[in-house]
Amino acid sequence: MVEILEPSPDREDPGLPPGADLPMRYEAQLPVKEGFVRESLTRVAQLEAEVHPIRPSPAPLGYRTAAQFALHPLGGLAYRRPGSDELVRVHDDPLLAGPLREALKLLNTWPLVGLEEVALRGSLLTGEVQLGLVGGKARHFRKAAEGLVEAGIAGVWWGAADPRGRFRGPTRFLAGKETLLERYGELEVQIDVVSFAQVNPRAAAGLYAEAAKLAGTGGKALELYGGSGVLGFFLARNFAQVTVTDLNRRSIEKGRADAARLGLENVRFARADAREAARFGPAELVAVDPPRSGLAKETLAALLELKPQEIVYIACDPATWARDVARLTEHGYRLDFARPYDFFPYTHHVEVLSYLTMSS
Ligand SMILES: C[S@@+](CC[C@H](N)C(=O)[O-])C[C@H]1O[C@@H](n2cnc3c(N)ncnc32)[C@H](O)[C@@H]1O
Repeated sequence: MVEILEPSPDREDPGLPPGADLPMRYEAQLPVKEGFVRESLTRVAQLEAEVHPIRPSPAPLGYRTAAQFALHPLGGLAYRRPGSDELVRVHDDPLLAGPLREALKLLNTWPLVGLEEVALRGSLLTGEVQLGLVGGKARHFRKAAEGLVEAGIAGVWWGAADPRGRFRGPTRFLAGKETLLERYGELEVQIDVVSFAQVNPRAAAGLYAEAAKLAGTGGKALELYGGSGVLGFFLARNFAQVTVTDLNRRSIEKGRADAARLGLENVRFARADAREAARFGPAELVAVDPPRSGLAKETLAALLELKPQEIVYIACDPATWARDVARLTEHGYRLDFARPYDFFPYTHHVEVLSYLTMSS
């Protein structure tokens, strides 16, 4: 956008940060997002399947429980403007959950030097916030981490700067609490700033519950890209055995500890690349929740080798999801159900829950 000549009557900007690219009344955002999913299905997958109405976020503002910031050269935290190197100072962000807004205020007064970026992860359940420091050397930040915990940050982690992505390289726990508890529906699970967790827990809880309902009951379920196994825990109520796999070591550790704490003896965890899925078969149901790039070629091949009767596919990118759904339908699967979920109000991002079955 270069200039607004005449604002739409639906235009609404509650002080959005860069990257929040849907400045509209919340009710007006929903059909737009539903449209992204419908269009992906017809244009990319060339399928005429029904798309169920989008489930709105329980809260359109104050929903985000994770955020990442660059450090502004003149001090304070900043967001990077998408598609450029420009840093925009952040004093507040209405999309962040209350505890993160408070942490942001605190960190803006703190001298943070020698770092590349910082990350926050908070809990709606406990109101606590963890801080992740990225860059430099862990030992240089131990004292500062203790000071930050005294100032009210619940726990501090450090991660090496890594070209593969944030917290993909070595990490160290520095001070305070190593994990926080968060609620997803009826489940309370551990989260931390160095591994994945859905950032809108109340919206995600609705998706996990509906995914488990679609999956129904059965013997063996396998979850790929399973993180710390929240969906696996939902599935565990109705499946005799659930195997959760993920590449991230820390996610697997947390998942194992949660399964033990929750007494879910029928959920086991394995650290593995989704490309190796075939070795975890057979399974009646396979659930996948890949990053934006969707299923790698090898993962799709492994899935076709496993040939589960049912697939739950959760996606954060409708275009790669539609591409993968098209490939699965070419190999005998039928798309029985698709529903967008809004995890990210005021942004173009939309999550999709889908369910496919082997048609023969
Ligand atoms: C969108 S998250 C979903 C996590 C989980 N289902 C949840 O809802 O919390 C994607 C997950 O895929 C994992 N991942 C990324 N690439 C992977 C790969 N090649 N093999 C296995 N897991 C991978 C990440 O570690 C991350 O936990």
